[in-house]
Amino acid sequence: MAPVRIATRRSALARWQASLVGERLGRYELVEVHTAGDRDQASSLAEIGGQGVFVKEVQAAVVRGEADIAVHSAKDLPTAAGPLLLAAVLERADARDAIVGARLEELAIGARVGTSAPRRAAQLRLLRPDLEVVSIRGNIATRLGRVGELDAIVMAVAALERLGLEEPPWWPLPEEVLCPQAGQGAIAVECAPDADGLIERLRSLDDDRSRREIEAERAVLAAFGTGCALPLGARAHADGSSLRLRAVAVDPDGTRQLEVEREGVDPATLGATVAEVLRRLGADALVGARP
Ligand SMILES: NCc1[nH]cc(CCC(=O)O)c1CC(=O)O
Repeated sequence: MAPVRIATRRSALARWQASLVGERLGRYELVEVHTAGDRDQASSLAEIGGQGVFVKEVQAAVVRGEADIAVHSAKDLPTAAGPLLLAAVLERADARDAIVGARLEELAIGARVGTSAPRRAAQLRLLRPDLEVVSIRGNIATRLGRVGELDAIVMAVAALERLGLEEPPWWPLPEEVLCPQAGQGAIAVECAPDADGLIERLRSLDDDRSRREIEAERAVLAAFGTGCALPLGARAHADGSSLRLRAVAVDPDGTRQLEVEREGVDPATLGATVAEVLRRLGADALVGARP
């Protein structure tokens, strides 16, 4: 059988994730796509094109027939339907965020903590109003390189684990302390909607429990029409046929947080319900309010 051509971003994390999928499939080759988000490190993601900036160019390689499948971090995948079919969600890794460089409790008053995600920044400000939250961007290595100049940074546990990074030291933050982004820790595999045969091969990589969790989480985001640009977190836990979903919406200033937790069976319905409750509590005004 011909090797499966896998479209991926060029970052070390993206290539690691694409290779994991490739190894599960047998023979594969990586088709590396240099995305605008990777090229332009100076601008904020909102300036470059916001949610989906990393994903669209990778998808386009499959649409053009240069690759057979696209592999993404599930949390980078826009909630609006794209050109491809989400054929598999791999068994999820640790969904939590980590603090790198120093434990949260160890940080002195006024310590400088780096993150680029509004969700992380807002939750950090809420937890520790004394901290100075500094905006950082770039690939994992670039961000880790800021530790020292900054007292700590926050990034996904999954990224640190996949790249085998133990230095600088890091500690996972409990989900109740920092609610993860919808889809965090999960890898999504897409192909053309008419790729018969390939769809079945990809389905064999799908982990039903992880898929249901991220479906519920993404349904919360979808209801707000948003992605990583707004301070919203969502984390579901599947247990047998039931799901427990918790979502938080934080004012970007970190002065107020709304929190909802519900159980359900159907992921999409549960996500929509949680979003509706958040909304009734005033989440639109909260997350939309730019400082
Ligand atoms: N937006 C960048 C991004 N997309 C996915 C991950 C981590 C891996 C994952 O969550 O699966 C990261 C880095 C980070 O959040 O620190």
